[in-house]
Amino acid sequence: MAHRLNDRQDEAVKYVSGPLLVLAGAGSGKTSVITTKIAYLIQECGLKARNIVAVTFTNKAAREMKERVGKLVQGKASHGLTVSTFHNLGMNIIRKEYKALGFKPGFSIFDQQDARALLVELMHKQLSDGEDSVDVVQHMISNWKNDLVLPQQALDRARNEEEMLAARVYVNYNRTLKAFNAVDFDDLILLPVQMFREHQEILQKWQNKIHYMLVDEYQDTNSSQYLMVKQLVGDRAMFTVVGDDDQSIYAWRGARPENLGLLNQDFPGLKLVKLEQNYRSTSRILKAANVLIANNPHVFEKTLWSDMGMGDEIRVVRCRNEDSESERVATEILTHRLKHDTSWKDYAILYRGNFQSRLLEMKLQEHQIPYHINGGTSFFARAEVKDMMAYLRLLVNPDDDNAFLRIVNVPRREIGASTLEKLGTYAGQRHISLYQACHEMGLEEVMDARYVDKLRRFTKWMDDLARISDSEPMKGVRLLVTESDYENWLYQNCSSDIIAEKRMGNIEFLVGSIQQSLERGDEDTTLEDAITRLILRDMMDRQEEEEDHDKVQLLTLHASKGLEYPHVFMIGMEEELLPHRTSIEEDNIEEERRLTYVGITRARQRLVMTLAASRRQFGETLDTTPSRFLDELPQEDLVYEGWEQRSTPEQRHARGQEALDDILRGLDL
Ligand SMILES: Nc1ncnc2c1ncn2[C@@H]1O[C@H](COP(=O)(O)OP(=O)(O)OP(=O)(O)O)[C@@H](O)[C@H]1O
Ligand SMILES: [Mg+2]
Repeated sequence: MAHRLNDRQDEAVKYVSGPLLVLAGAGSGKTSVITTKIAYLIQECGLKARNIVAVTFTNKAAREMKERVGKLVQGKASHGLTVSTFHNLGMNIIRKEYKALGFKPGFSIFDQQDARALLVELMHKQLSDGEDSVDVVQHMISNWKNDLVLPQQALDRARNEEEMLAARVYVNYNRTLKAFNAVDFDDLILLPVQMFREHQEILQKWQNKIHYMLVDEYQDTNSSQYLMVKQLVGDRAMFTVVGDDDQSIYAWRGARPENLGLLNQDFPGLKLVKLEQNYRSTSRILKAANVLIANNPHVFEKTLWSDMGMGDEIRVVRCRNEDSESERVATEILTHRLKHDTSWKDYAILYRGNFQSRLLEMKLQEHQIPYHINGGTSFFARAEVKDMMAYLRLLVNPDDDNAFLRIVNVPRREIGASTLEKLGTYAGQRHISLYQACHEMGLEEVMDARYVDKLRRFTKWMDDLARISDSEPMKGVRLLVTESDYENWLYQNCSSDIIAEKRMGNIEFLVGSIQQSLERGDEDTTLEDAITRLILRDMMDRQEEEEDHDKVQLLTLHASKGLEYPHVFMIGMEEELLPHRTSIEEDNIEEERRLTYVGITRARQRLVMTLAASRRQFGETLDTTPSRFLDELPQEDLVYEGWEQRSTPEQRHARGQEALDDILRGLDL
C-alpha cells in the first residue's frame, strides 16, 4: 500500500489474539485496516488464504477489496480467499449444504419481483382493493426473516388481524417456495443460520474452515447476519469487525447499530480500537460532517480530524427548478474538468431517490458527458433478459413454477390461460410442480389431449436441452436460444427492427456472461452455479461490466457508502427529498441525517450542494423548502449562490417570531 499505517491502525492490524472491534468515523481507514490485515494474516501469521473470510456490504465493495488485497499479496498466496457479501456467503453455504436443508440441486433464487409476484398470487383473494397490501406483507415477511422469526412463531405472536393475515401468507409463501425448490433473498441468511442451529456437525465443519473472519460496515448488519457471524466464529472468536454507528443507514432493512454494543456482551474479551484521523477529506468538509452529525444522539463518542488542509468552502447552489439544477451540475463538471484537467471518474453526483437521476441523465447526454448509473434500470430488469433467465432457471430447476409460467407461452405455443389454470389446479392438488404435472398420465382426464400434447412437446424439448447441458452446458444454452425461436418472436413483437436487434444483443450478452462464468470458475463450476451467480449478481449490484471506465458516477446516497471521490455533488437538498417525506412523517430524521453524513464524507476535495427553488410534482410546480440539514451545517464554511438573500437560522427564527407577534397583536389579546 502506498501509505504507512498510523499507530492505531497498526495496532488494529496486528492484534490477533482475540476478537476486535474497530470503531471509527468516515474515512479513517477502517476498510484499509481490513485489507492490510488480510495480507498480514497471510504473510506474517501463516494463515492460508482459504481459511480467511471477509464480508462487506456490496459486490462493488467486495470487488474493490479483492483488488486491494491482490496488490498486497502477490501470486498464489491469495488464492481461495473469500471476500463476499453476506448474501453471497449465505448462498455458497446453501449451495454446499442444500441436502441438509431439504433442497434439490439447482435451487432458484427469487428476487424481489419474483417474490412479489408469488405473493400476489397467494393473496389474490384478499386483494379486492389493490395491491398495496402485498407490499406491506412482503415487508413484514422480510422483517420476520431478518429477525429469525419462523412462520409458526409469526402465527403464535400475531397480535392483530393484520399480523395474523400476514403470518398466514408467510406460512403459505414459505411452503410454496420450498415446493418451487426456491429461496428468497432473506433466506440466503436465514437458512444457513437455522441450519447451523440444528446441525452442530455442519456448523463445526464451517468453523473449522474459517480461521479468521473480518466484517466491514458492521453497523449495517441485521440480527440474522449478526448471528451468522457469531455462529461462524464460534468460541474461538477470531475476528475483526469495523464500523461507524454514524453511518448506519439500513434500519429499514432491519440493521441494528446496537449490534455494535451487543458484541461487547457476547464477547467479553472484545478489544476496542478507535481511529481518529481522517485521510480522505479537507478539514472543512470534515468539520461540516462532524457539526451535522453532532445533532444526533450518540452511542459512542468519537472525534475525527484531518490534516488535509482547510480546503475550499462548501458551495450551496440554489437553482430555479430541477431542469436548471441538472443543467448546472452538468456544465459545472464540464468546465471544471477542462480547467483542472481532471478525469470524469473524479466526479460523483449523489441523490436520495433513484428517480432523481432521470433528468440528470438527459442533461449529461446532451453535453456528451460519459456517466455510469449505479443501480439504475438494470440489465436484468429488461423483459427479454428476464425471459431468457426464466428459460435458464427452468433448465436447471424444472420445479421453478414462476419461470415456467413466464415463458411456457413465450414465444407463443398456443398454451393459453385456461390450459395453465387446469394444469395449476392439477399440480396444486398433488403438491407437485407444473413441470412435473405435465409428465403425469392423469392430465388427460382434466384437459383436451390436444393441449396435453402441446405441454408435453414443450417439456420434452426442455428435457432434451437439460440432458445436453449436463455434458455440454454452453451447447445447451445456445440451442435453447436458437430452438426457442425467440429472435423471430422479438422481430415480430418489437415496434422496430432496431429495438429487436438491441434486445437480441442483450440476450447475446447474457449468454456471453454465462460462458465467461463457466470458464472463469473452478473446474467443477456447473451451469447451475453460473446461473445462480448471475441471479445473485443481478440482485446485489445492478451494475454494468464497464463501470470502472472513466465516467461520471451517479449514485444514491445509500449506494455511496464506503466510496470516495475528489468532487462530489449532492443534489436535491430540499425538505421532503432529504430528509425524505416518509422519514419526516415517521419522525425518522436521525437516519436521514446519517445518510447526509455519509454523503458529505464521500468528498475528498470539493463538495457542492444544490437545490431547486421549485419542482414539478404530480403535474404541478411547487415551491420547495431548503433542507433543514443546510441550517445545521457550520454557516461560516458555506458559500450560498443563487439565493436572493440567504438569512441565518436566527434571522429566520426572528422573522417567524415577528410574524407570530403580528398575528397575536391582530388577535388583540
Ligand atoms: N495511514 C494512512 N495514510 C494515508 N492514507 C490513508 C491511511 N489510511 C487510510 N488512508 C486512505 O484514506 C482513505 C479512506 O480510507 P478507508 O476507505 O479505508 O476509510 P473508511 O474508514 O473505511 O471510510 P468509510 O467510513 O467511508 O468506509 C483512503 O483513500 C485510504 O487509502
Ligand atoms: Mg470503509
